[in-house]
Amino acid sequence: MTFKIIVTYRIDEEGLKLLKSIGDVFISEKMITSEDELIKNISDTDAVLAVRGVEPFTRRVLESAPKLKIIARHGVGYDKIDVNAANELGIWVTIAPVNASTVAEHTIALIMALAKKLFKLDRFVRDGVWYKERMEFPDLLGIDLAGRVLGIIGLGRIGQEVAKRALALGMKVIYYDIVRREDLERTWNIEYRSLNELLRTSDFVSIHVPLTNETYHMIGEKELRLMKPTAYLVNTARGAVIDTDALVKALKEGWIAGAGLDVFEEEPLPPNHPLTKLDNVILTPHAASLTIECRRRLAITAAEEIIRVLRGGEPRYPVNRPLNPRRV
Ligand SMILES: NC(=O)C1=CN([C@@H]2O[C@H](COP(=O)(O)OP(=O)(O)OC[C@H]3O[C@@H](n4cnc5c(N)ncnc54)[C@H](O)[C@@H]3O)[C@@H](O)[C@H]2O)C=CC1
Ligand SMILES: O=CC(=O)O
Repeated sequence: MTFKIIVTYRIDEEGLKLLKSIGDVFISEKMITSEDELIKNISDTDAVLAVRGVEPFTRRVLESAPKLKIIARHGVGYDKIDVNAANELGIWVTIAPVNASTVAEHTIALIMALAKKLFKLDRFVRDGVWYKERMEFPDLLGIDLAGRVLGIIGLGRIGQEVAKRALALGMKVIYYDIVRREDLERTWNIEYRSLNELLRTSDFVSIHVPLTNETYHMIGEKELRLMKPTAYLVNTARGAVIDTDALVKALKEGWIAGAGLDVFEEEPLPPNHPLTKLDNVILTPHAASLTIECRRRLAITAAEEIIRVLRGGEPRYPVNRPLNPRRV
């Protein structure tokens, strides 16, 4: 039997090769962000490899695909997938938890860029302003990371990788999570704090929780006002964990010193968005896991999940367990 497999955006060739060994593969050349576009693409498909995490797999979309057996995420966030509906309809939903170290590196890169003001200094050099002048602009002086406090919100796979790297840089690490990790507190010498206490005492706050009903706008005006005016906020998780309007206000009015953002409430971020007008932020286009190596791992892992399910087996990284998975 030949299967039909939809890949919602371009992925690494190694993953495609695997998929082609089991079915006919169709790749969308542009990001699919609307339900109607998705319905048009998946109505007669057996499997979807959901690449960007922005594809809205609502109940209506899932009900329009009677042959669909698996949605394999090319990543770990599945906030755009109605997992309850997938369960009821017998569709597996899987993740590819192979991007933690890569996202952690990107997070540290954003922290470094903010601490050393790399993006501002780069602009100065291009504009012909040299070191001597830099000293006349105190807001261009960087800060040391050693001895600074990093507050991690969400000490899961990525949060832990960030913690390890921050400790190696001499930072003090505190964290907030719904799950207390006393084992890690002991072995790494890190400390648990309430969310408010973490926000009050951190020099850098880094967000690593999934987007859920509980974490939606978890960081709003009240939380931003708790942060130190010298502190930086970094978000490589999901844009909607932060109330963007409140963040723009905080950045404009100096409640916090700056922000490093890879994810946004609206993606792609519109080119004229207020965030793009601020010079105390560094922005990246939801690219934290997009290295050569990680993109390959993600494509292979997601493709292997599809193959397992289309061969009648169970996936390795399911986020649901349908009572009656659709038969192949
Ligand atoms: N920018 C990017 O390209 C990427 C973004 N992500 C985002 O990062 C998120 C985290 O990924 P992982 O670390 O792999 O997930 P994970 O599931 O390993 O860790 C999430 C942590 O958040 C905690 N948590 C959940 N709800 C919470 C709440 N209400 N309050 C406090 N803590 C809570 C969990 O207990 C867990 O420790 C993903 O869900 C995804 O949205 C992930 C990969 C790449
Ligand atoms: O945003 C990326 C993911 O892995 O989720």
